[in-house]
Amino acid sequence: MKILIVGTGYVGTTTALVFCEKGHQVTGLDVDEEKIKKLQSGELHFFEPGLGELLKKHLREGNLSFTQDESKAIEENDVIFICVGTPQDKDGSADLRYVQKVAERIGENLNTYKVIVDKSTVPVGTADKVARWILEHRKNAIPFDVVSNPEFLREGSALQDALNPDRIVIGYSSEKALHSMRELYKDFACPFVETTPKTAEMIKYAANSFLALKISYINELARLCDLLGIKIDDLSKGIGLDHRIGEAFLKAGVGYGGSCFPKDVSALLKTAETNHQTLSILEAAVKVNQTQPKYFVEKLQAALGSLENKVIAVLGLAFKSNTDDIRESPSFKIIDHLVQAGAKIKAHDPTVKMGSSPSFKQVSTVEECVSDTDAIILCTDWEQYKNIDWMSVRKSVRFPFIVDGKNMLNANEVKHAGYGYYALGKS
Ligand SMILES: NC(=O)c1ccc[n+]([C@@H]2O[C@H](COP(=O)([O-])OP(=O)(O)OC[C@H]3O[C@@H](n4cnc5c(N)ncnc54)[C@H](O)[C@@H]3O)[C@@H](O)[C@H]2O)c1
Ligand SMILES: O=c1ccn([C@@H]2O[C@H](COP(=O)(O)OP(=O)(O)O[C@H]3O[C@H](CO)[C@@H](O)[C@H](O)[C@H]3O)[C@@H](O)[C@H]2O)c(=O)[nH]1
Repeated sequence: MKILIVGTGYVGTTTALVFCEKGHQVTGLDVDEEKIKKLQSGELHFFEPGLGELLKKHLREGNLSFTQDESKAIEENDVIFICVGTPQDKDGSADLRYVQKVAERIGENLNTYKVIVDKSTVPVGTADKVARWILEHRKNAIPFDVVSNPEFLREGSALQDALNPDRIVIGYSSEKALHSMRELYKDFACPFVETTPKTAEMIKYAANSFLALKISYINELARLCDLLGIKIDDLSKGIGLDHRIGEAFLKAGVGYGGSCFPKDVSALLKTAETNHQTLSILEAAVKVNQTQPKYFVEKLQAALGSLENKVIAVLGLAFKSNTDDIRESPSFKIIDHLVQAGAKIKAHDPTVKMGSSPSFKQVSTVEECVSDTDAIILCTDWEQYKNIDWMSVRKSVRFPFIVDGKNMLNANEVKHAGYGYYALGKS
């Protein structure tokens, strides 16, 4: 089967490479000329471990190509994966304008039976809307089917997640389309959930929201643990070893960010509101997450007094390690609070490159970042921050105080090197 991937961002590019690995012929299409040019020359336009090598391999082997020729790409392929962005709209719902545009172009160029697959994260009912948008633009009576096949990969481990998923969810409304999807995914050993499009759409939002809920639960508990002198990591382990709870997503810290959890939780809350239903537990998770960055800034204020004209080293700008994605990164929420309190920021990140402003400067080494600063706040769990020689950089630091927003440093080592140290629930 010939596959077209529309949207060559994190998800589209990963999906394209995974299907190439499984022996399919894949074309990637994007409206962004620069991205397509880079991909055609074997260069990724974002940072994601493992994808670069596969990109070069499949371009060389000839089973992968990239194009901007929309009509030709749609006409020549049998299965079309929609992988465009679905960002948060002003009212909190998912903005479907990019999905709609793609559906309309598919309608205009429909020349043979095709399966249209929604891989983008889209609200309940979108498969029906995609079918309607295609129908409204179709110039003939050629049939098509729309399938919902949400993606569960994480940035930073996208390739491994997509090659070895926990499950594949297929929301279908025709046996013919289901047969095509089974054929496409025949080399995947995981369980399949074959269900209605609406259920598939809801599974995606419910999964992300549940994970966000777990993080907010542990973060709020960690604040109580701070007061009670209880170690949050031991608590997470103690409850997580109960297989009914599970250890994953119980790591306390600066709160969840990224291109998915914040917007997807918001979109699910909007769906509930539109249907006159309350999801109070999810509303509480959002509230905890929104106040989490400030909680860390308050710890800095407690140690330093006023932050006016203090220079704060921020280690990590990406929303998590192994990505260059800064969408909804907690680092910037912390930076906003710090700047509002009059502080100046010196920041470091291994992959993210930002411009400077009067209150924000980025430097290229950790040593440079922490030198002449009044405190250090660690916001992203980059492996290299675990190996900082705190003793040797100590002499260049003006006031030795570290706030560990990812609970990842060895408290004894840091204290032994002469620093004051705060990490959530680590007293
Ligand atoms: N990033 C993740 O980890 C992740 C994981 C699972 C699901 N998702 C979901 O997958 C979708 C894509 O996410 P992403 O992070 O890859 O987004 P992204 O912003 O990285 O990429 C989207 C791409 O679509 C392109 N595009 C927009 N309109 C287009 C059009 N009309 N035709 C062709 N290309 C077009 C953009 O130029 C961009 O390159 C979203 O719905 C997201 O919620 C993301
Ligand atoms: O115990 C934890 C786990 C994660 N996080 C934070 O949660 C956010 C999201 O992390 P993660 O889920 O690892 O990254 P994403 O790439 O955003 O992946 C999520 O969002 C994707 C997009 O929908 C889904 O496909 C994935 O299944 C889902 O994990 C990040 O800010 C993490 O630092 C924590 O604070 N504590």
